[in-house]
Amino acid sequence: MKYVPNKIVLVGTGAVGMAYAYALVNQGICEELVLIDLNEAKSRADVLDLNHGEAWAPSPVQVSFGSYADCQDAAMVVICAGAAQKPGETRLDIADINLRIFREIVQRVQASGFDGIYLVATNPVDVLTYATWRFSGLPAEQVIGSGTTLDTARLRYHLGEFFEVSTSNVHALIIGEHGDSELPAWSAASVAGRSISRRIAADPGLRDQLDAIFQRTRDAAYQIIDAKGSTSYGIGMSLARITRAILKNEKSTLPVSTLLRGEYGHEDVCIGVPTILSRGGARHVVELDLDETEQAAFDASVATLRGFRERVDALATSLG
Ligand SMILES: NC(=O)C1=CN([C@@H]2O[C@H](COP(=O)(O)OP(=O)(O)OC[C@H]3O[C@@H](n4cnc5c(N)ncnc54)[C@H](O)[C@@H]3O)[C@@H](O)[C@H]2O)C=CC1
Ligand SMILES: CC(=O)C(=O)O
Repeated sequence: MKYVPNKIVLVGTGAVGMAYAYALVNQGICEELVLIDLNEAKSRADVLDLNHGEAWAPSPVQVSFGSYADCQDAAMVVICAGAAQKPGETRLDIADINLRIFREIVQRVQASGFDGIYLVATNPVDVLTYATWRFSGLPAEQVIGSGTTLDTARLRYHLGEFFEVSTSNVHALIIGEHGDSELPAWSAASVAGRSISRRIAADPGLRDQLDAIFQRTRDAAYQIIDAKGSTSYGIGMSLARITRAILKNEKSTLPVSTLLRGEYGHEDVCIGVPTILSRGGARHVVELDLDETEQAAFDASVATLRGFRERVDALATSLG
């Protein structure tokens, strides 16, 4: 790969894209950040606004408005462009419009000669991650979606509150579709070093309380979108966390959307699973020891996403 080590191109500078850009600059994650959006006037104003804060950033960062030619030597292209859910819509409801937008965006990125890592946030993120892989023709390791990283952060927050423990001492994951069919992997979860499944065995009443926490986690986006129109800070920080893991070659495990190739008994679908991230992208999918109920819920989540594969494949074929 020929790239500038810490250069990121961000396509889509709406609520999500700008929360991400703000997190990148504040956390000193990249050295160069190029913004692309259809709304050039607003995006150029965002560039100026961010540059005004550079004096207080932890490290120098060059932010500019650019074009697809800038992707050529970028380490990462992060896509937050497209339609967002309106109140009452599910993420899957906006698949068709965003698939058409992505076909054009990915084609333009690839025309630049880009050979870095794609990070996709636009919904439905698992479908669009699969589409980005198919449209780009890049190896699967180089195409990642935010997956259930945000859902996992939400779960950790709620569990931390419930058990009155720092979120950093909550080890719990949401896996599956970033959407209504996602599931908590309780069998692999622990809080302050104590296994959640053992706690449930010792106190069966805890199960209902944990189910309520999961439902609040799964439905959080609907609640926030009803009240303020979009979610942005949580996903912005989640994308920044994934970016840091990749650019710093951390080999950290995060539940991103990545292509399954036999793991968990499935293939040819992108879905949120714990994945070791390094400079080369998705290095390795970690297979958790799911119990029977969790595996069945995961299989159902895969089935929900499978319904979109033919549509994506047809669009990819039409690209030639
Ligand atoms: N993966 C996740 O966990 C989350 C994903 N999202 C998703 O992120 C996406 C963006 O959401 P928001 O930022 O709230 O929407 P927004 O409407 O605020 O921003 C979308 C931006 O995309 C731009 N855009 C549209 N088509 C474009 C194109 N062809 N080329 C360049 N720019 C284009 C628009 O001009 C706009 O600035 C949505 O699909 C939303 O559902 C939102 C929150 C969490
Ligand atoms: C909108 C969305 O996908 C979320 O906040 O989870």
